[in-house]
Amino acid sequence: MSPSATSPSPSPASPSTPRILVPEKLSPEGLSLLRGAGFSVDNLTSPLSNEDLIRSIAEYDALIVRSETKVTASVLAAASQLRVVARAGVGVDNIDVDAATRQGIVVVNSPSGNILAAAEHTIALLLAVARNVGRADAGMKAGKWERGKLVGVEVGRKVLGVVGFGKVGMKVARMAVGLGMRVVVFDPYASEEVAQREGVELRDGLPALLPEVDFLTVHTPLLASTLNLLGEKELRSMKKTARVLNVARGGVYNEEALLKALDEGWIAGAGLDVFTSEPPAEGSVAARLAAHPKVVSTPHLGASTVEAQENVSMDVCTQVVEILRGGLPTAAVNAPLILPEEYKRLQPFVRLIERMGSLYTQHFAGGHGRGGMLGGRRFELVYHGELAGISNTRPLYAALVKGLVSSISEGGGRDVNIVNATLIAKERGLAIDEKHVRNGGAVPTYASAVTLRSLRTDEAVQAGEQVIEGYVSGRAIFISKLDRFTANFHPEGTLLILHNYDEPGKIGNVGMVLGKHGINITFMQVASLENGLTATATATTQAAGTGNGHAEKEALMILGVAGEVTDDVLGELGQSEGILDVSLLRL
Ligand SMILES: NC(=O)c1ccc[n+]([C@@H]2O[C@H](COP(=O)([O-])OP(=O)(O)OC[C@H]3O[C@@H](n4cnc5c(N)ncnc54)[C@H](O)[C@@H]3O)[C@@H](O)[C@H]2O)c1
Ligand SMILES: O=C(O)[C@H](O)COP(=O)(O)O
Repeated sequence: MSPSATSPSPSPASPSTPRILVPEKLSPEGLSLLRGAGFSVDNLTSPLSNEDLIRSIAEYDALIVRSETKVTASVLAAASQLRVVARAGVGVDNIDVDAATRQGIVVVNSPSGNILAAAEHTIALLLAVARNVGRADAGMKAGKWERGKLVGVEVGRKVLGVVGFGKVGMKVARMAVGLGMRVVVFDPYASEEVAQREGVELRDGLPALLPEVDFLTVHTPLLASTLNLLGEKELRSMKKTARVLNVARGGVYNEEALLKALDEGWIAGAGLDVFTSEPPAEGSVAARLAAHPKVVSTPHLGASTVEAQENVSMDVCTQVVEILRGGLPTAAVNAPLILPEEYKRLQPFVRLIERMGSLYTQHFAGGHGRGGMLGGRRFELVYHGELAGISNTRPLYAALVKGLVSSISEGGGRDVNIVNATLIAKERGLAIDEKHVRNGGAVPTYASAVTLRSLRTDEAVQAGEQVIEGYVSGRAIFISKLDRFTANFHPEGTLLILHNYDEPGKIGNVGMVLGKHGINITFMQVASLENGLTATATATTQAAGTGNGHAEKEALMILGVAGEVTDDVLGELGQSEGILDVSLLRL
């Protein structure tokens, strides 16, 4: 597509090629990576309006933004196939992360790609404010030579207050120490040990820090708790000669209070890179601050270096490629971190547990069309053997939620993933406990096995318990137990599970019904109560009775079938002699 400043034009890519929208300027290294990976990329030269973004987002699988695009809940609601929102930078305050989480959309960022750039820009503003660099430059360009009016102050031997001692704050502190400044820090999460190592002094709050500083710099994210962190009361408590800096986010200083502080001389100056509205709306307080003679202002340039832009571009584009190929991000804001090798190892269990969940809903809880009676039950997912040693079982938990709701939710559970599984479980009233049984336990036969147990919440101990057990061999998945019946089958395709009296002739009767309706049996197993598998037959032929079984007791017949199993077929099977119950499963 040709770059356009307004809206994306139709992509020439084939319909199956994932599409990525980049409505802001992004370093070309990342874009080449995306295109080289075979994705279709629409990179616009300037941000889209909210309306245009809402109009076009439905066609995209990934969205990559910087700070100018507002990824609101309405944008995300229109994003029917979006899998990832990537922020080519640190701050995600322009993205509705909660809404993305609810929709199972991964949000990733570049947590450290522009940290050095932001810290250096802070130091640039510190010195520019101290030495009136902005006004001096403007004067020179206007043909003035104003030496007398522009006498500055030194920063060496002065006190710098740092609020927010995270990645940027710590780098700024180091640089300031290098400039010969004494650095005092307030961050509720900073440790004394780190402060000592960095040669800074910790303060236990703003009231203790503000009156002593000559310069103040903030490096917190913009959160409800940091909005207007520095207001009138705080600014009034500072020295009249103090100068303040903001390379974090507009709004951490209350802009009206800051304007008043500068106008009325409570403080001496400010260096501002960020504003509550960007670019500042005409006539706004932000615009008046940017134009103020005591302010050195820059248009959100903290991360705007060639190096930082290459870093963040590569960071997020690498993650987007990974996610669109079914892999994992390295810096997800709303998903737990899991190492790629661990993820790969869990994959067969993810498939197994998803099928176990789906099997549960369809076999035990009513399944298709009956609303899925999952409520009033508590689930236990028990990991045995080697699997019990895995600490990050988040993908397994998500797989169970996906499986349980797959046959009873509109999208077939496709929208359930590692990002939103807990939220969806909560919304559906699913209580799921995970247990790790390293040695022994109920399933000792396999190196790694899983038990899904469902218990009624209103009954004590094991009353009303339903059990499914499964295991993985190589990368193939098997069900080894269904309630009281020992089995061994692949949970795949269309299955019929018939609960019957274990007497001769049952298989023949069932085969006849299926044969009559032109339904092929692809495999068949009889699972018994006591001796495990009592009969196994594999067939791709037209169903025919094979007559096998034990006279007493109950058994389960598990049949893989090909052909349309209608309600009539199920009715006939249910009417067959000795059949107690029939369920149809689509796995
Ligand atoms: N201007 C730019 O171009 C630019 C570039 C990079 C980063 N940033 C912004 O800089 C800010 C800091 O980025 P970072 O990567 O260092 O983040 P970070 O998460 O590493 O650090 C933030 C720190 O703030 C602390 N904090 C939170 N609430 C606080 C409070 N009420 N009082 C004191 N400290 C508090 C946290 O404990 C944390 O240590 C972010 O807002 C980011 O968006 C701006
Ligand atoms: O949070 C950030 O990473 C910075 O504010 C950079 O924003 P930008 O990508 O719009 O320059």
